[in-house]
Amino acid sequence: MSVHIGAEKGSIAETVLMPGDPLRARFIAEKFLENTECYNEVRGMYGYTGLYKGKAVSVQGSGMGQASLSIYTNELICDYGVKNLIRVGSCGSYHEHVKVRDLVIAMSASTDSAMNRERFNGNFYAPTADYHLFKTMTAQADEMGMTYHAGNILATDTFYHDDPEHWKKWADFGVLAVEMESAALYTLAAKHGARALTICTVSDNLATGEFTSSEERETSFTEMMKLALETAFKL
Ligand SMILES: O=P(O)(O)O[C@H]1O[C@H](CO)[C@@H](O)[C@H]1O
Ligand SMILES: O=c1cc[nH]c(=O)[nH]1
Repeated sequence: MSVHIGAEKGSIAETVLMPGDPLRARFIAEKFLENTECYNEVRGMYGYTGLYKGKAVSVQGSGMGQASLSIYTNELICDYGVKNLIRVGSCGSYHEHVKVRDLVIAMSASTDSAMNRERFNGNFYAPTADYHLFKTMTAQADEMGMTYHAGNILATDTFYHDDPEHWKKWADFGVLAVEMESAALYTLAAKHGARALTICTVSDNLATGEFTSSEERETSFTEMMKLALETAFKL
């Protein structure tokens, strides 16, 4: 047991898929894994371990935002020895050509959070995806004939910004899309010698106003789920 995960030692696999939404975690476990066991229900933040093509993989909800994800990431790595963390999230696109349902693989994660400013005494750390995971996932996507966007995303602390135009500055500097966890994920993985990568499905587009329903975000982003699982299988 750790503070927020009620699992026995050894019951979480070396590779963990991490959606923000715990119900997306349940969906992935039920749809894609065999011999599945739920190892965590603490706070409703479901965690499961099962077999994907015979290989053990876990799926753990992270909750929304860097504060929540940081708790689970710390405990997964430090208390359960997790080595590979693949966030399977949703994101808001900043560009017309990055369309709803497209895949975005985050090479790096900018942030408006004070978390790393405080951690690095006012200096600017560059949270970066693990290259081995990135290479494995993009090669797998090519093999499966899937297209994707790869680049910088924004991990924001604020879903509802006061200024409705705030996102345009990030878009002007090439940021592809916004979500709320990856800067913390990449920073903590680097600190603890683990590997991390984020893949997101575009759930809404700030440039066009298009969006998906909460049910679609929970259950329909299966292309991303399959790609993340195939990547986990290859590790
Ligand atoms: O769908 P998930 O994985 O939760 O990701 C995105 O959705 C949430 C906001 O609606 C934030 O957690 C953001 O990062
Ligand atoms: O954080 C997020 C996730 C999806 N869409 C957004 O606009 N923001």
